[in-house]
Amino acid sequence: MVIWSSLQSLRGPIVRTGPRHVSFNDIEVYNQIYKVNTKFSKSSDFYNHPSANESVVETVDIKEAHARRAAFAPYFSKTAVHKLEDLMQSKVTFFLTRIQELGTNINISRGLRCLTVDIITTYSYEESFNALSDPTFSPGWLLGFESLLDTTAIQNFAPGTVATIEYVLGNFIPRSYVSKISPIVGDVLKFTDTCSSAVLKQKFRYLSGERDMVTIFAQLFEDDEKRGRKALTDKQLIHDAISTVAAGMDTTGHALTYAIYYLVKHPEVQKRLLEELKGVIGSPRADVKEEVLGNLPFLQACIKESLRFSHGVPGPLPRDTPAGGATFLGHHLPAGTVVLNSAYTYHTNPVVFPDPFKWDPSRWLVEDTKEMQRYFMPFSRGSRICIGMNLAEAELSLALGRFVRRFEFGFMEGFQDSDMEWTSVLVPMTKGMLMIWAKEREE
Ligand code: HEM
Repeated sequence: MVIWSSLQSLRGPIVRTGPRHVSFNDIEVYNQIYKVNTKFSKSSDFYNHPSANESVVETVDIKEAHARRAAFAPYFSKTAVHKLEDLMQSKVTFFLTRIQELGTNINISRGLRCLTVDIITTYSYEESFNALSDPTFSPGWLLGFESLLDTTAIQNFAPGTVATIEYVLGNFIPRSYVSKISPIVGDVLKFTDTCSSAVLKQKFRYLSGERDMVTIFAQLFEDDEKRGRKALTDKQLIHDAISTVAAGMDTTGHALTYAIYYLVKHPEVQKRLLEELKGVIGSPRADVKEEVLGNLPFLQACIKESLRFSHGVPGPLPRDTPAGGATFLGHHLPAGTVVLNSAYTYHTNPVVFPDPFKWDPSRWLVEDTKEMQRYFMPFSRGSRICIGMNLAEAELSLALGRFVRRFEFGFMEGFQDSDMEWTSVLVPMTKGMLMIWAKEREE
């Protein structure tokens, strides 16, 4: 990733980064690769993580991915997400209650991930992981997930190494010894075990006759003859369970963390946002519908700018060049060439986003945002665009809007800006955690 980042900084439109790897900084090329009905498949060099390689996220075959996505898609439509309003509101209310109780020394980086996880696990298994109840927002499996991200970096450089270690330790050594041999693998297994037992427990309930579940997995436990779809295998279910939690947790959590960080750094922006929120939320604890927040221009501008800064997935989202090869910018690339495009490169383009490293929500309030929108892809685009985008957008509005309306907040002593510097392990991983205090507003 270090090498990748420094190559990015060259900012040439086309850079060969390895014997078979070519990276781009050209929006037309991006749009040809990440489009609907693309022939560029996800690259199996990269989408082959030991705990997720049979998930929808890591399905590389284009036809198979289409079918796997189709099974999930109805559960993430705008209408479906709208029906989740009560669930989301109740989790956000509990999150705010926990913030109020803690008051100080709050690890908001982890708290926000706990919020998103409790939402997605309730929707996935009808049973929340109850991460928000953890006294310091640090349940063991979350620490395990952080370790899993660390292993993602190793996976990039030495594919297969982590798989082998994890396979041997996970299958042949009792769990109590695994942590002693390798604390990192022990933590990773805590996370993956938590997800797999949740989905298998749900499958057992379903096959025992409980058919009225409204969760994203319920329709995947048996063959669907009408749609010509086979039931998922246990391995596919487990890998989907791990990857949907992972996909929905860190991305949404990071965007919210950045929003709160920059709102502390820019009190004038926070003041403007609060004024807008007061217009629709009469008192710090009053209710507000997600739809109302979704239509507040300044709140949405703050969210957009935070997504631009957290990039969604800043890693290069590798794709394989299809049979027959492809020609980009006058260069012919043979079939099998791995093409790379990072949202980071486009989100920091200085021509499109002047002063690109300035967090400035008002840049989104100009009349014509067409060019910025063209370069804005936190959720990726085309056939493999984020499935959870509508859910993520609703969570971002509710969590940020209600948090800012309810609390004054600031950095804890000892917190440093450098804690928010990040490296890319597919998602951004910050050096430290955002530690804040929060106090309920008087009016
Ligand atoms: C701010 C929040 C989010 C951002 C920025 C985001 C971003 C992304 C990006 C960039 C991708 C493409 C990854 C790739 O090509 O490898 C992706 C895929 C995906 N996301 Fe999200 N995501 C967010 C929230 C969520 C949520 C809440 C869920 C719900 C479970 C979710 C589920 C997925 C899934 C299943 C995929 C794989 C789609 C496929 O491979 O076809 N995401 N997301």
